[in-house]
Amino acid sequence: MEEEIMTPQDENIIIDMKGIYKRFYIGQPNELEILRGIDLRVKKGEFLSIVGASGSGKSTLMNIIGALDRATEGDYVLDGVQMRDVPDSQLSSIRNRKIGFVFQTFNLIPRTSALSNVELPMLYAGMSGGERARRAKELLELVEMGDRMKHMPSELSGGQKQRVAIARAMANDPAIILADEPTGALDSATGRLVMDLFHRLHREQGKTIVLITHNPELAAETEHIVTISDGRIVSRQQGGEVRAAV
Ligand SMILES: Nc1ncnc2c1ncn2[C@@H]1O[C@H](COP(=O)(O)OP(=O)(O)OP(=O)(O)O)[C@@H](O)[C@H]1O
Repeated sequence: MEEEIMTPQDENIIIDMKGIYKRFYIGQPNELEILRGIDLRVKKGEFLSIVGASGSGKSTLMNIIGALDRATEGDYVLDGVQMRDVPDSQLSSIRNRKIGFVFQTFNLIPRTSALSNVELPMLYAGMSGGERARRAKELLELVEMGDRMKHMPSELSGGQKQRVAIARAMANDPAIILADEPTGALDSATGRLVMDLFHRLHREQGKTIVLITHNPELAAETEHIVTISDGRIVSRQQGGEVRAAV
């Protein structure tokens, strides 16, 4: 395992962003400033949602939180690791260990069983075959997909695919589950089941979850709601009124 560049800080803070800017250069002299000074702190075990109009910068922020992209300017410490000091060659390894991604379109590997899909991040992390299979089965049981382990993604419904994707996101026991519109491609009843699963992982496993959503009702279920407008955080509200106690 690579040496991590640790930064002294409050160890209960998983995401610590200060003055994050993201600019895209689309040929001189054009520069698009998409994130404009984001300060965001998320504590271990928080369930937080990020909302905002289309184009406000949510996905851009998510890409930075998830180490898929880097900020142009500002400080980001992810679970004690100062991201600025992480070389490009180590980004994918940090991502694989610290972040579990859940996407709107599931992003499962086709023609690969549910079990193998869940095993994949553990394979990248260097876990032995037996241990991988054992943990993948356990995770699929956790998301109530124990009876579909051998199924290919094409043989699963949207909700079932998303449950497999959530099991995969949990594979390396990540510091954060980062979910980008995870119910966006599902009907509302199936989306409800997926949200209930996030609540369970939060409550029973103490997972830190960051949910990106257009849906204010889903956001209201989370503990904190951060609203982005035009690349800035314009409010941070308490949520958790509707479902947190389910
Ligand atoms: N690689 C890029 N190059 C140039 N502009 C970009 C790039 N990525 C994103 N943008 C621009 O940044 C802005 C914010 O995009 P982003 O995807 O973060 O918004 P969003 O809030 O997630 O929107 P949506 O809810 O529609 O997904 C958009 O105007 C988009 O065109």
